[in-house]
Amino acid sequence: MDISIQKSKLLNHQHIQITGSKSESNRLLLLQALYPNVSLQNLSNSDDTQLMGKALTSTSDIIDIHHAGTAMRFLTAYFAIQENREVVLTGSSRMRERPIKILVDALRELGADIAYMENEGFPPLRIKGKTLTKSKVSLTANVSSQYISALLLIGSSLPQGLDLSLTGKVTSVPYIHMTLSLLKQLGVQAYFKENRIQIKPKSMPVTSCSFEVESDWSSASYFYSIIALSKVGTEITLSTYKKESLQGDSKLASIYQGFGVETEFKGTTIKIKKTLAQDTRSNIRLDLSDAPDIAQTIAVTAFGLGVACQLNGLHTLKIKETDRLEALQTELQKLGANIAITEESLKLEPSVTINSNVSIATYSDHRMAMAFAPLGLLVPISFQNAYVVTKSYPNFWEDLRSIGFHITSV
Ligand SMILES: O=C(O)C1=C[C@@H](OP(=O)(O)O)[C@@H](O)[C@H](O)C1
Ligand SMILES: C=C(OP(=O)(O)O)C(=O)O
Repeated sequence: MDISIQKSKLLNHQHIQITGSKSESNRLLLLQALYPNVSLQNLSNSDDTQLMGKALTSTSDIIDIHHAGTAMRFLTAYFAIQENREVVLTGSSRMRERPIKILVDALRELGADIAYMENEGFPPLRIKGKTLTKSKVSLTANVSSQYISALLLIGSSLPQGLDLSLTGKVTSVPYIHMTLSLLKQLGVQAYFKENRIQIKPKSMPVTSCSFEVESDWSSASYFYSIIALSKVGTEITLSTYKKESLQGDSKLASIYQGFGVETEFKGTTIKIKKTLAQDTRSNIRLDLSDAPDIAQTIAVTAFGLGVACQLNGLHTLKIKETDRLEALQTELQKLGANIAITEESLKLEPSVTINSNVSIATYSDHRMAMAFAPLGLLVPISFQNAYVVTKSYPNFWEDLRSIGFHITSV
């Protein structure tokens, strides 16, 4: 379904409750399947987390995880160690274009039995679960950290643990630390030094352990953008957040200072407030190799504010829900932007006007819809297949309505 936003005025002093991080949720669901004494609160209500939960409890021999990248990668590792179980793990047409060879090669090196059913290096996979007796493996770390997290999540269930050597510049590092931190909270011994990660086999069962998932920082990014595009003095509160976050995207709080937005923690609520008008001579320069999921939000904020922006470290964007660099370029150009992209970067010249009534294509990518939505404060704008947002944030459009966006289905 398509939707359109009439030029909207934000209501001040609103509050939004955002559900749990999908990254934390999908790791914890897998760990709960391995260690049943784990209990979880504030799980994400995203499609990706629902799919992960269903896949882990399904007894079917065909598991379809649609668009969920983490589920695809984490479940490949999980099913590889489920003895006496054979599954076909498949996904959407885009998922069948998202590479998985690095992970499959590493699992095979550990002894796994995994076969490609269509194209070499891509889902769907036929996985025959077994005990993986080896522990040492080396893998390329500059394509997706999800391959590494997938191995780490099963590491403590391997008879000899895991000894990983990472080659190349490690990308999306905070997601690896998130995985290690959750494992440590379960009592797993894990060490990450230079390019080596070691996980010890878990000898003692997990005694009951409860996790309260922090709300999703990537989802919070859209509200940072909304506040950045609002007038000085506008504020919103979001919950439930932690000062010491496991999510790399929490660096939003410092990044958005560059857009005149301040963050204040009040217990588990954050207040985000526009405190300074944007200096249009400013030039936002960031390396986002640690936080790829907020690249679209930041590019659109800079465009909306008419400031120059140079984003680097975007090499992983091409293999996400869509080629996000191409998609950003096409849609920002429709709005009137002067933008250039390379394989790993994006450069935006300061814009003067924003074209009205543009219909944004969403490319089956939730973040294309959500990143462009804040522009509804500046111009009327519409979105094709707007409900792609359910991949990570099912209540997105309702939440925007509740803070003053005039949204109609078309
Ligand atoms: O481990 C995770 O939960 C994720 C890791 C990142 O992927 P890459 O490591 O492929 O960049 C991120 O983009 C994705 O949304 C979630
Ligand atoms: C890249 C993303 O997800 P995944 O890789 O898990 O599909 C995302 O949510 O932006």
